[in-house]
Amino acid sequence: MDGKATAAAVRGEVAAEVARLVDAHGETARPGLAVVIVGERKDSQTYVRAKRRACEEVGISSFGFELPEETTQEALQDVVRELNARQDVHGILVQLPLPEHIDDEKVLDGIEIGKDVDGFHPLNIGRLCMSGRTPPLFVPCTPKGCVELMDRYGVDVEGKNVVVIGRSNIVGLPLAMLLLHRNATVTICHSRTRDTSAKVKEADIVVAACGIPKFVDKSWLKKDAVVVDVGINAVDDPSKKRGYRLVGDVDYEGAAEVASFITPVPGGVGPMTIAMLLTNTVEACKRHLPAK
Ligand SMILES: Nc1nc2c(c(=O)[nH]1)N[C@@H](CN(C=O)c1ccc(C(=O)N[C@@H](CCC(=O)O)C(=O)O)cc1)CN2
Repeated sequence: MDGKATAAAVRGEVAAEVARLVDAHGETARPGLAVVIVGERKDSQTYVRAKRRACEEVGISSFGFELPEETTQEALQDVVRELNARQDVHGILVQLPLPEHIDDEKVLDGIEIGKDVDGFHPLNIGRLCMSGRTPPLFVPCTPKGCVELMDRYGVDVEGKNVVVIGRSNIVGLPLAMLLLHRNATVTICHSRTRDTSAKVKEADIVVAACGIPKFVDKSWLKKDAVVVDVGINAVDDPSKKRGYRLVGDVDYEGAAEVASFITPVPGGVGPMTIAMLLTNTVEACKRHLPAK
């Protein structure tokens, strides 16, 4: 499943929708995203740049806040409070991870839920975990991107055995919930699971989100399983210009021989994460507009 091409298609749709909104309602209907980064982590800087570039490409206004590593908890929460109050900011994103001295829970909980385009606020995650009640205002971008990718490739999850490897609050847990709501039979494996390979061998769909390079081996996979690889791990490679290359949580070469569908790394789930951030930002903006 080609995440790069699919994300480009989504970006095209978002660009058309932004143009339609501005045409129908004027400049105040242009979606705006605030992107906050604290510190100088190279990977985070890369992701933030990619997010801002994607916004520009589709006509979403992006407002960047690059704060120094030594930013205090209070100062960061003040920035979030100011962004909550701004009319031109429909979505707020605080890039993770934050420096050690910052309590990210307090920061994320301070984002107004209607602007929580990352979907990390406990109310949004909590609502996602319950069915038959008020739905979340936003679904976290990586899980949403995995489901969107499967949808666009015609992968039906209903009644299927799905194994999600990883139980993080931002990927594994919300993705398991999304799949459960689509009537999949979901097993979550984690660091204390006794025999992950045995569970994976039963799976029609495997989602690897554990952050361990090439954790899932070809020998674990059922023939024609669908494999979604969320891992983005940098491994040293002096032959590369950057000195490293990216690998997923799945041994791609081997797994591709067995799987019916598989996402590569790079070019799989990563680009979908950014595309879903754009769709969430447009949704946030549209909630303030009269229907047209
Ligand atoms: N506030 C958030 N922080 C973080 C999130 C998030 O969704 N919200 N997710 C990850 C990082 N992330 C987005 O921020 C992210 C990671 C990777 C990619 C991506 O497109 N990767 C490319 C490869 C990029 C490269 O070459 O370096 C790919 O997989 O093809 C997008 C977004 C943690 N933090």
